[in-house]
Amino acid sequence: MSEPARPVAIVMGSQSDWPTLRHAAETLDALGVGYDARIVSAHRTPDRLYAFAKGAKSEGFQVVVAGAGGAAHLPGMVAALTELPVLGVPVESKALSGVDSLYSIVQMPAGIPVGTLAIGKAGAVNAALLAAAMLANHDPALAKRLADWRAKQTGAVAERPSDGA
Ligand SMILES: Nc1c(C(=O)O)ncn1[C@@H]1O[C@H](COP(=O)(O)O)[C@@H](O)[C@H]1O
Repeated sequence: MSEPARPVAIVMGSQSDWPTLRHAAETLDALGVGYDARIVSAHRTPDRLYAFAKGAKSEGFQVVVAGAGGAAHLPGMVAALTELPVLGVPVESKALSGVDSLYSIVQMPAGIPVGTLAIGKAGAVNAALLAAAMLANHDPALAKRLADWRAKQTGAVAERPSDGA
């Protein structure tokens, strides 16, 4: 039996990023999009970073979600080494609340783009939704699942606030 398709790679700089990046994984799960999650650090595992980014396309990935905190060079370095679209998630850091991560990821020089999302959980969820939207351009069944996910979200918003929530 062939392996299930995993069009999305989720990479993060450290195990400590997983509580944030797992929200990307859970969102992809909810949409039925395959992924592989790995720890890859430009700083601590530069050879692993190079091998991953150079091989990502031939591994069959179509989009990379890259999350890191602090001096977050990982998303930009991945983007430098692959032509796949890279979505960057700034992880909330203890020292600077993720503003350091955001600035590190968002200010890429022209020519090597990283699509940068919000700091933390919102960014992780939205990176997954954006990855799914990219894939849905060529996958009508996924487009339908994404539309259903959004309709469900809309339906879950009450018209009025209630006490105790
Ligand atoms: N920003 C990077 C990179 C990188 O960009 O290559 N590698 C690890 N890190 C970040 O260091 C933070 C602290 O990591 P530890 O908790 O392991 O000390 C994490 O948020 C990680 O993303």
